[in-house]
Amino acid sequence: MSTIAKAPPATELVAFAGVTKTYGNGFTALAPIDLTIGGGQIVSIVGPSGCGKTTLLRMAGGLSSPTSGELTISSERNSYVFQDPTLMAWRSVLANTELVSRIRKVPRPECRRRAIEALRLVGLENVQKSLPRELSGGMKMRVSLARALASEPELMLMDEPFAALDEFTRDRMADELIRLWRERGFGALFITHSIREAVKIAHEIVVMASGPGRIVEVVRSPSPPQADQDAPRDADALEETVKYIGSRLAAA
Ligand SMILES: Nc1ncnc2c1ncn2[C@@H]1O[C@H](COP(=O)(O)OP(=O)(O)OP(=O)(O)O)[C@@H](O)[C@H]1O
Repeated sequence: MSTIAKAPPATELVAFAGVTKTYGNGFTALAPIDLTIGGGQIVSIVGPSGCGKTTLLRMAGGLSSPTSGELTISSERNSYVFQDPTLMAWRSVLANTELVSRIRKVPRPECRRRAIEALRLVGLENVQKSLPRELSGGMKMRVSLARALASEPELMLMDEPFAALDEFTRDRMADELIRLWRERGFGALFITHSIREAVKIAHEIVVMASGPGRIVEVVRSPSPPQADQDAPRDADALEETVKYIGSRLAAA
């Protein structure tokens, strides 16, 4: 038996309590999961291919039901960002950015205002009229982020969003995400295959293993992103965490 409760807004955006997932073909993707995603917290997930990261993210977004356990979803507005920016080729950057708010029936002038503000936040206010094919991979990902932000999410669900970018751009996008988090204060669930990226962007890092998919440990960052951009981060402590998580994954 499983339950999905729709709770009033709270500091907890999503809470998994003993949540499992067995697909229709009988395959158990997730053994009981206990995890909380707090408001305004970036939670990253690392683990081997097939350990159930996307399954967990989809359940957090209410796109898939648990097989058993209790899943409480309190976030009112979710936005998704995937590896593929999925921009509409024939629509301008501005029209693409407005899209999610338009679908959600936000009044047109408000859609426009939010989209322009989101494009300003990601530094693309000067290419509003461009078409996606005129943009670099990094710029397309920025449009995808702007589109997500324009719907003013409480929770960003991000499935390997920077995986297709070159290393340099990818690293800059991680900084960009932290900057956007400071501006907007959203909560985020962020899947990545890069331990370093997971540690850089997150307040908490969920370490998963497979056979069956499960959480091995939730590691609190010793030096997480701070609201104050001038607050220094402890590079040595973060590097230690990268090594620690690497050893946990190797042993799992
Ligand atoms: N609809 C489905 N029906 C049956 N099995 C599924 C379904 N979706 C996913 N699975 C299986 O569940 C397991 C977990 O899949 P999931 O996509 O959540 O893993 P992941 O950790 O995100 O993988 P990757 O890192 O490769 O993206 C995999 O073995 C996958 O084959």
